[in-house]
Amino acid sequence: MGRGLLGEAGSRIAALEARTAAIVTDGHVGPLYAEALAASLQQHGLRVSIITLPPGEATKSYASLERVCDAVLEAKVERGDLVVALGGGVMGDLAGFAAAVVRRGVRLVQVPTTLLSQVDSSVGGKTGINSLHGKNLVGAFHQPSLVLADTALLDTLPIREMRAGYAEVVKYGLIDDPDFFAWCEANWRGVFDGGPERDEAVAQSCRAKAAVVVKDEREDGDRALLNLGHTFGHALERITYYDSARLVHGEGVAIGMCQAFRFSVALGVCPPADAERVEAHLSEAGLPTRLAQVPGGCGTVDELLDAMAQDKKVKGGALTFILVRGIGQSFIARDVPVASVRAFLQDENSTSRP
Ligand SMILES: O=C(O)C(=O)C[C@@H](O)[C@H](O)[C@H](O)COP(=O)(O)O
Repeated sequence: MGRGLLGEAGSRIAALEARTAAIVTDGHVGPLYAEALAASLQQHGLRVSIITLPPGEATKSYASLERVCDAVLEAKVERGDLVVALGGGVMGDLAGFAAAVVRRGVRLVQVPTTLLSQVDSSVGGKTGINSLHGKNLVGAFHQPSLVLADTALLDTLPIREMRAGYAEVVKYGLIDDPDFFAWCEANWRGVFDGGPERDEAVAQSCRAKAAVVVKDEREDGDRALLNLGHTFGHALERITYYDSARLVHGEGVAIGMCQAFRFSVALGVCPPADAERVEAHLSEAGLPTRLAQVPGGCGTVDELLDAMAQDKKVKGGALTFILVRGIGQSFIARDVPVASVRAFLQDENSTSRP
């Protein structure tokens, strides 16, 4: 990672010694960077094709997967060759999943262009698409051969995308690093404004994520902690039909993390002051923290519970949540009674309404 790395993409990707690369990008990012990336790969002797899809979460679909797989095969990408995901989390997850299944696995390069994809989704090897039944329910673990994060690309990122990615940065502090959370409280403006704090936030986030994934790649144990806020957040994304105009992933995670804190308070395991501090910081950074802030509403308690029942952490039909004893003290709570989640959501629904 670093500023200006995209200029070195040709030589760094060529070092992987492939002959063909299929760049998978979207209609926002492609026009800005795909031609230049293709040209630099061609200068290093690679044959290159570009596949462009519509931007937005709705593109993480079976239909898009089919399009990408066929285009990658059409480009004659062989097992030693490369799929290059150029874009945010949607492109990374979709192209990564195509790379995992085409010819039962071709190599993958992630070139993340959003804060969220640089600090989270490009690292760790989770790939996949959404189903009507829920978020990321069809996918594979497929580690990238290279992740190339050019932090200068974030200079032109829309503010909403910056905020959404920032939710995942804050998450690392909330999971197990209270000092990093305090650092975020003190330095978040520098992260948004493109000061040296931004590169520090990206680097620290990747270090924190790598430290977890290296010990538990397949989420048999502590990797689930990286899911803090995601049981609630993914349910909201499903209920809003993956419509990015209403809710983007990071916004769902911001609301979800606040809910995880408030739920922990309701269960009597977390001091209320910690939940208030988290909510105050995310609000200050411009993120939503309450169900009432979801444009167009967030569905009924039953709809939310129904969506949560499809969560990948469900075991033997029982819900698993990532809860907290305080800031930086997350833990995996298995067999959480549905009745307690229902009571919490009913309370949230009534207290969230303006
Ligand atoms: O990498 C992980 O593990 C995470 O849980 C990180 C999450 O922030 C990320 O959104 C991930 O894609 C969610 O994974 P899922 O298994 O809940 O779909």
